Amino acid sequence: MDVLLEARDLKKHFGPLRAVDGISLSVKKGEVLGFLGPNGAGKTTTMKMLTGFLAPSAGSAIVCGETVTAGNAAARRRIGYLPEGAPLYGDMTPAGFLAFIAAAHGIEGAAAEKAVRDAAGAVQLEKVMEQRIETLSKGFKRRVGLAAAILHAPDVLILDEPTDGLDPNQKHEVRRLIGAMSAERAIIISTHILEEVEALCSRAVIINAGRIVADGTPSALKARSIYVGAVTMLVPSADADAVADAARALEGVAGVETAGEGDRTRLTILAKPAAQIADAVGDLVAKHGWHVSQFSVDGGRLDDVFRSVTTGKAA
Ligand SMILES: Nc1ncnc2c1ncn2[C@@H]1O[C@H](COP(=O)(O)OP(=O)(O)OP(=O)(O)O)[C@@H](O)[C@H]1O
Repeated sequence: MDVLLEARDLKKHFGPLRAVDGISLSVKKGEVLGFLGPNGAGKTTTMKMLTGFLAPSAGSAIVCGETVTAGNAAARRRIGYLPEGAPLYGDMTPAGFLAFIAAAHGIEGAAAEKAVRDAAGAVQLEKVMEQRIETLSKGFKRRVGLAAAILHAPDVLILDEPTDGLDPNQKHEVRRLIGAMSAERAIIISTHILEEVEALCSRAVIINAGRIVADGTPSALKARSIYVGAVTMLVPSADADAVADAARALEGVAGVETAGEGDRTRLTILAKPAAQIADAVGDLVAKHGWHVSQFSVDGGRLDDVFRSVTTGKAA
């Protein structure tokens, strides 16, 4: 696969603050990279450097072989950027705004009309093209921002919290649009929503204090969770202590967490690294005849991995 976007040891210092402190990554065509990190980790600052809106203190961003700088129009033409919050010109209509964006990219005449039509069609904006942007719902405002980002058919899309503030239906729709746009592009999205990463991203990079602390596919990251291979089940609360004690005695069990749910208790039986405990737990339940429901084996949890790599604490 072709690498379309590369960050090479990017750094940005604001006075003494090392907001971005040596980020290197590459994104290939067809990849959707989730860019995660706690508030203030340096996500937006990194994205602004990748798009040429902010000059790095050191390092460089390369798009389709071109070094990104404010003055390198060839590089910036290859990039579409949806800034955080997507500030738009509220008193313009989507039609007027997108025509303005086309002109800013030097696209004119019939080509501009086609570019606006195609971008609006891709995000299904047709019905609101003549309505003032400030009167649109958040979801439609975000679509206007996305249409503006893709209008010049960029190879690389950089989307800063594209679903922030949207309702669940709009989130679903925007994720679908991003997924549909991903085949021919390299996409980076920053997000605080971990389910979004699982639903949309082929890879995730977690940053903390300006540095990369984890990089892998969502399933590889989840495999680092203390919950990977854990068995979760509901048992009658009267049996919970007996089940927990028996489970703790099994080989391969690292510990048991309990949480009351009415007259039943949810037990999470944690596995030691690489241990397979589901069969042994199942045998134990059968042997004692406990009434167990919702028996499942955990694939690992991103929130727990996020917490441990960004705070150093396990869940
Ligand atoms: N222009 C600036 N001047 C000084 N400090 C800045 C500037 N821009 C960002 N920072 C600081 O750099 C750090 C990284 O900010 P950034 O916005 O990149 O974080 P983020 O990961 O995008 O956070 P969030 O999840 O809250 O959006 C923060 O401490 C922020 O206050």
